[in-house]
Amino acid sequence: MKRVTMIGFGAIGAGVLELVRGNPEIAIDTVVVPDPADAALREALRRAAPGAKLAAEVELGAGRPDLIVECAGHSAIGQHVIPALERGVPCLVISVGALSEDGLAERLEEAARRGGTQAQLLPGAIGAIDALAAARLGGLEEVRYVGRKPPQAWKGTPAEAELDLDMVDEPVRIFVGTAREAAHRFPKNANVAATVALAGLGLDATRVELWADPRVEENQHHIDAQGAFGRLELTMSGKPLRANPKTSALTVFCVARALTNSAHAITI
Ligand SMILES: NC(=O)C1=CN([C@@H]2O[C@H](COP(=O)(O)OP(=O)(O)OC[C@H]3O[C@@H](n4cnc5c(N)ncnc54)[C@H](OP(=O)(O)O)[C@@H]3O)[C@@H](O)[C@H]2O)C=CC1
Ligand SMILES: O=C([O-])CC(=O)C(=O)O
Repeated sequence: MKRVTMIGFGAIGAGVLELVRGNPEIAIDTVVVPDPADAALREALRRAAPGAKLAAEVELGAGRPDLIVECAGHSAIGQHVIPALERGVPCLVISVGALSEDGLAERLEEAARRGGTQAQLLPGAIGAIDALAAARLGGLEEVRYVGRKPPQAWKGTPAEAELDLDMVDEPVRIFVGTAREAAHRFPKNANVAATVALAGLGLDATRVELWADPRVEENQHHIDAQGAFGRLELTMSGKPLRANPKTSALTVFCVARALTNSAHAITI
């Protein structure tokens, strides 16, 4: 059985706990949150994972976990993931956009090397990352990513400073630029842009557009890539999570799949 520490207990974390509950191969025994004394969180965790405890930090001493799964947000990478990798604990990472911060990708890699372990960047809400990463080996000419979400999903982002999201009745392009800038400016909405970039042409050579679109009810992701392999065009419409409409439900399934795969002899 794998002893797992989960970082973050929000929409993704709660969804993952529900999916792996009762799995005999995965024991999530600690959930790391900023305020482990929060009584409501304690009660929610008691119901979601009766054997698990809340903590402010990952245990990195003798009782360190076999695996860490990050479902918290960009700040968790420097705070928890890098120290865990240095101590040899493998990590599954969902907040891939954090790697848009200058030098963070290098620090992550160096920490994993020092610890003799690996950080696995998860595809989250998007598919075809395996195809794109394979296509890169043959040479890619162009990769473009367009993300569209309903206006409400852009609340709490810099888009709010430029438009009244409650009044948007036509699609509005709220960002055009590199994947690095998108991930940096929209840390809760452009992790997919960073993932597409890291699999393909890199954070600075991948063009990104982000739209607040009242015509969509789902979180739409579109990739257009071409190169020596041929052409890839993918559109995904992800149902948003009720607990957090910025986040697509597929992200939860992706994390749960990676967790259960980590305990299986054959994986797909
Ligand atoms: N790759 C992908 O496709 C996707 C990636 N994401 C990433 O996943 C993150 C989580 O998404 P979601 O669950 O919907 O977000 P929520 O806001 O619902 O939950 C985030 C949880 O993480 C906790 N948290 C935040 N920062 C830290 C930290 N430094 N250490 C420990 N816990 C922390 C929060 O605690 P508190 O509430 O106390 O702040 C909360 O429990 C997003 O911020 C985004 O970066 C999201 C969607 C798709
Ligand atoms: O869940 C999604 O649809 C994608 C998302 O938020 C992100 O890329 O950060």
